[in-house]
Amino acid sequence: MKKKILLSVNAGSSSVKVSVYYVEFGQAPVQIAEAQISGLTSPPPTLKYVRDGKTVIKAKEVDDGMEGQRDAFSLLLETLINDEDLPQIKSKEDVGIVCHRIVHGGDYSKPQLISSETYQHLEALNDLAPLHNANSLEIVQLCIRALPTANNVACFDSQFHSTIPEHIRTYPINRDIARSNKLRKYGFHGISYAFITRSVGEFLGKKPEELNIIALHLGSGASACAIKGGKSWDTSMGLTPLAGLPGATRSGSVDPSLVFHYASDVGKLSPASTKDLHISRAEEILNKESGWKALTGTTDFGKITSAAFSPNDPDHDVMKLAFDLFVDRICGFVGSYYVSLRGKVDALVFAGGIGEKSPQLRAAVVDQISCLGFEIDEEANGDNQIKNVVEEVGKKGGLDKPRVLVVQTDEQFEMARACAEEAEFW
Ligand SMILES: Nc1ncnc2c1ncn2[C@@H]1O[C@H](COP(=O)(O)OP(=O)(O)O)[C@@H](O)[C@H]1O
Ligand SMILES: CC(=O)OP(=O)(O)O
Ligand SMILES: [Mg+2]
Repeated sequence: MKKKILLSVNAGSSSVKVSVYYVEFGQAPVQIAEAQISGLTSPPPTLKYVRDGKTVIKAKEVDDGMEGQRDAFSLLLETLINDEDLPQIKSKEDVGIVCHRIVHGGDYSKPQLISSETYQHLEALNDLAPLHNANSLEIVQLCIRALPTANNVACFDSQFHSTIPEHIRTYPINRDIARSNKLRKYGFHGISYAFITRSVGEFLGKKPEELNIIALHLGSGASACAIKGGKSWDTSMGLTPLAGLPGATRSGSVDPSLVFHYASDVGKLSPASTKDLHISRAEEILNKESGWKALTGTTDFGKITSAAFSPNDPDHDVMKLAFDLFVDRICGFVGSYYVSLRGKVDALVFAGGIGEKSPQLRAAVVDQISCLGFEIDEEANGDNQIKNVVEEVGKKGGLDKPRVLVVQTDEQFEMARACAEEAEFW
């Protein structure tokens, strides 16, 4: 089979990232370009564009009126097609495969070629990932129209977690209702966790089946995952990406009764609902009007961190509260997973926008869990940008000392790799 150009599209809750690869069937994809728009929840959004490993656009502010992920994707596609120095995509017909990160994949246990039937199945899951699935499907539709010769493939965040054992994925509720309404823990950020598992295995020289790690994907949405023998054993998100850790606009886990004491009529459909997405006021409050935005007024954890560490900053107290709260919730999961993995943990891994860029957050978490043997290496943790895919930021000790690592996770690469291996998508 000949080489193809593949676009890998990752629509997160605050960003859209598109990577372009040369792919040959069964081979590792070779990246040609990467374009991303970030800061969709803290305007103005910014565009970054890298071609052949060189930065072409560093952080250009783009239109404030950008409506969301679909508009961001349109601009990214335009940027790629109009770039005269990117001869691999001269016209839309040059794109052979587009793979899409779909956060909630229900019971799908492998990537799917998007037919009208798969599309309908995915549409039915929109309400279970209200910040993600409908946006991603809008991008799928745009690609079907704009790139008519390409195959569209759906890759799922939930897939990696299909190995979570029954006693962990089951909610203690009526079993018949749970079964008929498919109410269970699904888990998300799985494309990232698959990338992390392989990269850390290679770094530590361990086969996946020998690898036990606690991984933290801390971005606009944040989650923790206990990985046992290279497979997901437990994760902090649940039926939807709301459970577990707080995020940019998400509360994370709270007492489920809280919402009824927060506002009246929370069970009613929000006026913001659309024909593709039905969202109650309660879900809207917990998904879109909570988290860092509600506590501090910003969704930018970089700003929160810097004010939390500047005692003279006028917002110091509230920013420190948000920072300390995040550290507390993260350590709660690390402690619980450490026990759940029976203390057999090779490494604690930080990834995602915050995990990769906040040495202060890493240091604070590792300090709080030092009783488990984790120890930060201040110099390695530093505040320099992480350069390699995997970097060690913990102190090395004997064989029993668990490591502390940072992984520059790459969901686009992970999806491209899966597509390159599946003949059906060619
Ligand atoms: N220097 C920084 N320090 C701490 N957090 C940062 C820094 N730069 C960016 N971030 C955080 O990273 C988040 C984006 O993470 P990312 O994983 O790219 O998001 P998404 O969930 O949209 O995929 C931003 O919302 C911001 O809070
Ligand atoms: C699942 C999820 O929350 O994804 P993101 O962090 O990209 O918004
Ligand atoms: Mg993300």
